[in-house]
Amino acid sequence: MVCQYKKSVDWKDLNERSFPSGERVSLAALYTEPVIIQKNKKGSFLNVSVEELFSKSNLCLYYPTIILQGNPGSGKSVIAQKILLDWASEKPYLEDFDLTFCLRYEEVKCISEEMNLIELLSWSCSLTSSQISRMVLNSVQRVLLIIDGLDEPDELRFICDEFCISSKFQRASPEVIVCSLLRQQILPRSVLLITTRTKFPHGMLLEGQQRFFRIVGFSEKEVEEYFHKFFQNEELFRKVYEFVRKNETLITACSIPVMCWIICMVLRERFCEGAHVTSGLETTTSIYVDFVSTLLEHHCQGLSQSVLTLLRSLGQLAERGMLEQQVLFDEKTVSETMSDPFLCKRKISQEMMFSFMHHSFQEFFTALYYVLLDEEESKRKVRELLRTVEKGWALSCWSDREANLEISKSKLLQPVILFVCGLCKKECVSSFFEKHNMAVSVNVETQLKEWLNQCSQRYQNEHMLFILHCLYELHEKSFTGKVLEQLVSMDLSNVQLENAHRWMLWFCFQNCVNIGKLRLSITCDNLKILRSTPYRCEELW
Ligand SMILES: Nc1ncnc2c1ncn2[C@@H]1O[C@H](COP(=O)(O)OP(=O)(O)OP(=O)(O)O)[C@@H](O)[C@H]1O
Repeated sequence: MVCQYKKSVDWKDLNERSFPSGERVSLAALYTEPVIIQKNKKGSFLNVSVEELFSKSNLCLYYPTIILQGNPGSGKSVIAQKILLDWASEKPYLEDFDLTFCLRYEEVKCISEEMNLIELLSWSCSLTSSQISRMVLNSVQRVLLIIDGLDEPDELRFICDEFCISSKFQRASPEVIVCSLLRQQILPRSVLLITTRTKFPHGMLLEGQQRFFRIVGFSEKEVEEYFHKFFQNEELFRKVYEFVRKNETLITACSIPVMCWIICMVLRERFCEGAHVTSGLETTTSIYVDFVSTLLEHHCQGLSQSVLTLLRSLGQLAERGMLEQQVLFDEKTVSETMSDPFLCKRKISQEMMFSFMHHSFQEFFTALYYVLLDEEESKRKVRELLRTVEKGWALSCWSDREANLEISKSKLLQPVILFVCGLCKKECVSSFFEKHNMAVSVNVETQLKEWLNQCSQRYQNEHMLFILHCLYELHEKSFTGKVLEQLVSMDLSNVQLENAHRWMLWFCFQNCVNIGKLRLSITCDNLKILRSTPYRCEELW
């Protein structure tokens, strides 16, 4: 039975990648190991491989709980799936485990009915409850349980404080089951691997020893390896890679695996068409716009509806999901035209579900929806968005359940603001709108600028990087200089610098402001792991 289960595990669980032309490329062929780091006792960082996540120290007979943290798009779900696959193909580093399961938390959250652990595991894989029950009941079995995407562990803390179950046959909501697994009240002999966006609050939920790792993304070496796999043709690969290597903005953006994929797709089209290769790829939004535009060109030739109608329907779906914290949609909600190529099919417990290619596309389509609405509605939606995000910022030092809900809502919606800013930039979108025959004028620019200005005075902390990134997307030069000056006087050593911000900072220094004597000292540990420049901002002067 275990053999049958092993055979059923494959990369298809994660989305295949399709080129605009319709060709498909499997993630297995593109898989490139990212940089993973671990802090050692002396406080410096070690690079570790995926296999080394499971290395046992001589002193420790048992595996500690493994926590793998990384920013959005850094490749946590891909690693989780890779480990499941390595187990299924009997790689020696996982030979201690008789069984491995992977629970994707975003899928778990969609389950409305109560169930027991066995049913939950069966829901996440191809086995029936009775098959799992027979395997898991065998108590000598050592189980590796991967919980992927536990992005808001605080959410669970409140549930855990109230409920927990102690039997694998006891029915409860899936969240309660996950809590009980984290607390090792059920399957106490299992080894847990948790992936999360958040720096895990130490000891909040977990029992026993824990080991923390962080996925940093791709270094330049891995970007090159990825490009090689992606382009297949040696000549094309050399041409494109050499071009990207010389462009600091693009090569830095490629350190985020999801961006690396998007940039490869965009450049593949541009190089094949012999078009001007870099123009208009300066901001995060412009790269997404280019990508979506390419897909539209290839897939929407014979559409029965206009591109505007299609984008509005996709945007509406994206927005509803964002507000309800939902990333999976059922077949009833998704019309056929919306599906390919913008949504991915995912078979979950016999049911066909859909999701955006990556969360960042759901954020992008939400922002696009806001700017495609008529003026009044657009302003109203953006006002509400800014209010919700700011409310979360203002509550960040509160820790009750209600505040926590607001904070997680705010975190989820924050990237939408960034995309709305980017979509206000005329040069970025006007050619996109023209190309697809859409007459749209974006009119929320002033509203955004006012908000950013107020926030830059109110929030003297890590939100400054986000504000700066928004200004950069808006291309607001004079303003950017002021915010940068404020940043200079701040201590950012404890701010977790996201790759995306790092990229934008570099670009700001280069292009947007006259940096003069400004000196920004960002001592972010993981900067040293990747290339020394441009990440070490001190070295710019
Ligand atoms: N190791 C890798 N090799 C090749 N491609 C990768 C790798 N990691 C990530 N990618 C690309 O980036 C995309 C996003 O990765 P993934 O979903 O694993 O990120 P994540 O860290 O789980 O993001 P989120 O926190 O937003 O869910 C993948 O669909 C894939 O295209």
